[in-house]
Amino acid sequence: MIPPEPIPVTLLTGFLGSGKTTVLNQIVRQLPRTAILMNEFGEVALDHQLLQEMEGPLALLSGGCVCCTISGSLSPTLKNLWMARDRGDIPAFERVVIETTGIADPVPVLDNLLHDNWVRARFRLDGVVATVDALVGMGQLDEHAEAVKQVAVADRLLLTKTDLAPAATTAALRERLAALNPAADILTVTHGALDPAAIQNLGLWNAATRTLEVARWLKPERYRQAVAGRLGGKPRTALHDSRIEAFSVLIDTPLDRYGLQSALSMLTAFRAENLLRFKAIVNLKGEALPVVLHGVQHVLYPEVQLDAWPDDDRRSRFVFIVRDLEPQFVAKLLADFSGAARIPDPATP
Ligand SMILES: Nc1nc2c(ncn2[C@@H]2O[C@H](COP(=O)(O)OP(=O)(O)OP(=O)(O)O)[C@@H](O)[C@H]2O)c(=O)[nH]1
Repeated sequence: MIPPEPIPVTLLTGFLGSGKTTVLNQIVRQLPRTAILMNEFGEVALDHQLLQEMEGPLALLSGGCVCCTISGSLSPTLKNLWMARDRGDIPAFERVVIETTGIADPVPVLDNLLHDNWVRARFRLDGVVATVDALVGMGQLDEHAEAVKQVAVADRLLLTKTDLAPAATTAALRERLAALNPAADILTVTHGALDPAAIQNLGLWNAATRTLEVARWLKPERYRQAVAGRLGGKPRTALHDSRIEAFSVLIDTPLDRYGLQSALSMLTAFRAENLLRFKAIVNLKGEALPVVLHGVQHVLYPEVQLDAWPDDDRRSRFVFIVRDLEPQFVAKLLADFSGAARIPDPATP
């Protein structure tokens, strides 16, 4: 049976040893009815006293959570989990947390969640949470592109091990994280102690308020603004990662739908490696209500039509996090395509 509302899925990422499992153990204790998906039981040291029964790839945890290893790719695992829930073989979990291994690229997981129709009818991505080690995170960001990507695609950052790191190191890391991903709030989590609300309702849809919360999700005011041809204003913080840019593009006039689609297709198809993330609320020519767009590299999330503008601002507002891509180029591409391209005349083939 298809549920009235898809089950929220949280993707928990973070570099090797950054504290994912420690956070997971807290989640399991505080949020009963959670299904945890992981690569292997052995790989993630979930507290053994929590493991009650194990059967095949499934384990029941005391307190009502269930644990499942990912066999092969994500979609069949989610399907099996769903079937077991439907048959009543396991407790009716209300959320899923997927723990990726330390260096896993989160993008294929997002791809899987968004492009399998069966999965999409039953599960929705709530958000991406990334743990960052306060003591060694700076070096990991310097050395590993995956660590930077994990931070860039996250909706929330959990700064771990601040008890071990000098205050100045933590402050510098916070500044760097804010520059890499301005919209993601950074929470300090020591030994995994966190309010479960910290990892829930992070996406556009807030299940707690039952509303689409565009302003909370987009936060364009935290980005410096790029305009076609030049980059306006000073960066809010010093940008150590010179190849990474986080910026917003604001466009006053309503945009041509087909032109915008072309511009975004060019970015997602030909510049996927450079496009770490974008989000937007868009005013389309001839349409009274805005649409919300969201993409990660080549993965475009389904368009969401809002039933009202969230505020008085009628401009299209885009926020981007890119690597090795000029903000001015992106701004110009959007402006040129969505202003210049004409809606095709249906009379001409
Ligand atoms: N002092 C301190 N230690 C922590 C904190 N968070 C986690 N740890 C320790 O850091 C080590 C690694 O934590 P894990 O939770 O296993 O990290 P992980 O990201 O799951 O590791 P991998 O699965 O190997 O990538 C463990 O020994 C934890 O006890 C913290 O806030 N402070």
